[in-house]
Amino acid sequence: MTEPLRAIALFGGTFDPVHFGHLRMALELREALHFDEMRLLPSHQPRHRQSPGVSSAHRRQMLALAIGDCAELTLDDRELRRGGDTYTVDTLEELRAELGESLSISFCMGLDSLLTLPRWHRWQRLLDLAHLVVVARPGWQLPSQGEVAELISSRSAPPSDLRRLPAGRILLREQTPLPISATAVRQLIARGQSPRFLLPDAVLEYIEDNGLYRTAAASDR
Ligand SMILES: Nc1ncnc2c1ncn2[C@@H]1O[C@H](COP(=O)(O)OP(=O)(O)OP(=O)(O)O)[C@@H](O)[C@H]1O
Ligand SMILES: O=C(O)c1ccc[n+]([C@@H]2O[C@H](COP(=O)([O-])O)[C@@H](O)[C@H]2O)c1
Repeated sequence: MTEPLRAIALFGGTFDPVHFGHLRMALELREALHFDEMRLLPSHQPRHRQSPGVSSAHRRQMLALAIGDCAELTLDDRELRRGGDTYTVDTLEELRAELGESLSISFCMGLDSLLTLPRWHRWQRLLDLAHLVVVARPGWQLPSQGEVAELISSRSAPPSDLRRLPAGRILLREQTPLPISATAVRQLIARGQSPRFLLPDAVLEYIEDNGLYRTAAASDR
């Protein structure tokens, strides 16, 4: 039998701000799929949505506080350092150049993100570079037809493929559903209500100390 590949996972997001939906998803995926690393990957300037409500530096700091001393999760801030518009395909090409062809890379996302895949920059290249691990998200359904449905039927694979192949498969997973969104967190703060228990206390403290998300403009992204 061949040795399993070393496998790293990336979990990309705007993290505006990071919340327990993100953190549980990342931790459960790392444990369930035995990734050697699970890197949280904040995007700098996503083109597909409005600019984040707060700066990259604040989002980076909130992630660092959220991860704290959790050894299972790490922060990869390459997209913030690269600056400019953020495209996942650029990040994956950079990582492939850095880490080589034989390592397995999985890009993790919620189902809402997968549904937008055909609008991502050079999306057809993504599966040459990485696997996609997709987690169900309350309120979102798998499509029954169209490009994403076809992609799922041609690329779906068992978990063992993530360590057997470097890229190219899609794994769909059901996990603890946590109906939390960063939009809801921002809206609560803008209305003067508490988002406590939706995100780590250290992140909430940082938001309060820095007066983040207090205006409707910052919350309505
Ligand atoms: N509660 C959740 N359960 C499962 N996946 C989630 C959850 N929240 C976010 N995700 C996934 O995490 C990734 C990054 O999400 P993002 O940072 O945009 O958070 P968000 O809560 O969706 O933010 P916003 O409300 O601002 O759109 C996306 O792939 C998204 O699908
Ligand atoms: O590369 C793209 O065109 C692209 C389009 C939409 C989303 N993404 C990535 O998908 C991840 C989740 O996006 P979001 O908007 O839910 O934070 C994040 O890492 C984004 O950079 C990437």
